Amino acid sequence: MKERRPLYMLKGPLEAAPPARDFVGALKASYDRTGLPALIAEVKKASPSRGVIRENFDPVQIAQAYEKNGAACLSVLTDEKYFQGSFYNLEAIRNAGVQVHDEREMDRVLGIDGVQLIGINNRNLETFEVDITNTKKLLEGERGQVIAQKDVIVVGESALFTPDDISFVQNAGVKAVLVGESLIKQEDPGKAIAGLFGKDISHAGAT
Ligand SMILES: O=C(O)c1ccccc1NCC(=O)[C@H](O)[C@H](O)COP(=O)(O)O
Repeated sequence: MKERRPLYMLKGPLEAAPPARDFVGALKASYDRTGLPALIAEVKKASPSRGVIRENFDPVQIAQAYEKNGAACLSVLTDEKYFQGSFYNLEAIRNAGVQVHDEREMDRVLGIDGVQLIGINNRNLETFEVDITNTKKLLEGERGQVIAQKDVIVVGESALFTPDDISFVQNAGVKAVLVGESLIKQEDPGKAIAGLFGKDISHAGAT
């Protein structure tokens, strides 16, 4: 069934939804609890670079499993055309961060007062090439110092598949990660999260 509803029909449900939880606060709490980058688990059926990633896609079941297994926050794709997402997959639209891919974008964002959250995308959105060293590159030197001074939470985004990848971006300075493909393509979301971090993070405390 094709799901399509005009935006005005979402007004009621959105107004009735519980207040938005503090996205940045949830990331900080998770990082403090586990000592690992907080997980933003992405609920996406398909993407422009990968096509359909998961045929058997039950967004609610997947989201619940992500939460139960230690995800600090969820990212739910609503775009229909490219990601096969839907507003039905989302109870409420809450919080937004700023995403950057290169030095120019990072410098622009760092000039904005009050920025709390910056996502560094390891995917070039024009060529779809991925390279996780992009995160390290954008956090080196003076940029990293400004980010630390401003107490900005940096999210490493895209192409994270293994505990080594997580360690790499954590050592580069991220306190959260946005992960889609590597989780969504596995049947069991709980095992997928534990495999990504190399351990069960649902009850993990910082060591
Ligand atoms: O994922 C894509 O193919 C894509 C193409 C063009 C614009 C945005 C795209 N993805 C959005 C995202 O930010 C990623 O889904 C997110 O970082 C998770 O990436 P991954 O873990 O590699 O699925």
